[in-house]
Amino acid sequence: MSRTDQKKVNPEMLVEMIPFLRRYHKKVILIKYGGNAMVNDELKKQVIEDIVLMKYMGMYPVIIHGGGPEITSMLELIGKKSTFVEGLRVTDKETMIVSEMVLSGKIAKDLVARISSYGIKSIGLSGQDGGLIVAGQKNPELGYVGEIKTINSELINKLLSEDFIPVISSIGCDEDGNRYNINADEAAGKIAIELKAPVQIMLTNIEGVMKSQGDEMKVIPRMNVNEIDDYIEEGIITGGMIPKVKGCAESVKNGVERVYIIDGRKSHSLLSEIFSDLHEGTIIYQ
Ligand SMILES: Nc1ncnc2c1ncn2[C@@H]1O[C@H](COP(=O)(O)OP(=O)(O)O)[C@@H](O)[C@H]1O
Ligand SMILES: CC(=O)N[C@@H](CCC(=O)OP(=O)(O)O)C(=O)O
Repeated sequence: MSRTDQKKVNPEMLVEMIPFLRRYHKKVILIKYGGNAMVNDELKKQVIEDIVLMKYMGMYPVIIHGGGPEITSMLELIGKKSTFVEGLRVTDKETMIVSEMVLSGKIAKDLVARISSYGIKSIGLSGQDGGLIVAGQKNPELGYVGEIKTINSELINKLLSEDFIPVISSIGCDEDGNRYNINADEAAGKIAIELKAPVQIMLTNIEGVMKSQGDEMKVIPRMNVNEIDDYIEEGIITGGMIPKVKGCAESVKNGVERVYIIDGRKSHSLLSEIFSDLHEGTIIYQ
């Protein structure tokens, strides 16, 4: 590349970042990377670039990833149909094995490899590693769906102090070695609380929590935790959005200052969110 081909950095833009860098310096930023936001390779690259940049700028990003659509596709390949109850996948033994393979074996490894390629240390952990997520059965009707009991935040903090970006798969384990499939949104909330993360960002495949206004669907920019149950009862919030908003509500009730649901399909949506007070998605507050 010749000197004239090189793009100039805009110093004014960098200076404008100072208040945000100050706000988030050495702070844990919990990022939930939903399976539906893993749309294509270019977008995945941009999400990883944003996270790597946060790390180089002195923040402590922690990733908890999903992968629901990939689990569904893999199950279809072996002739198994998926059933969901209020956004949770009914999980028999075979579904459990496939979920673990896809989440820990495929998606986490891919994310770790991508992060490492930028010179940042990253480590993939499933909830069973180092007692990271201790869980029990949520409801016998859902099979091996887990309810989180404890999070080993000490392990995550140790990794952060050694400059790793942890990439966590939402698999839990009980004292007898039984593994459970945990909704990644639920896990995100619990981990954010335990790490005392000031910020939790949920990357999904929609602009935010939507509500119809006349003929149009519009983003609800701010949603109070007390409104959530009404939205669910009225059928405004359905499917996968139910565990998402419930998890976000738990976070804000338990000390997380800002929880955002944002559109992971937009280019560099994470950086836009962190470095601006103009939020485009939904903020959940208490
Ligand atoms: N009120 C709502 N606003 C936005 N999305 C909603 C709403 N109700 C249901 N949904 C559905 O929830 C989906 C997001 O949840 P989910 O598919 O589990 O995402 P992810 O894979 O990111 O966790 C949206 O794509 C949409 O289909
Ligand atoms: C119990 C349960 O529903 N587990 C989820 C775990 C993955 C997940 O949550 O992925 P997304 O964030 O992409 O939806 C599942 O099996 O789909």
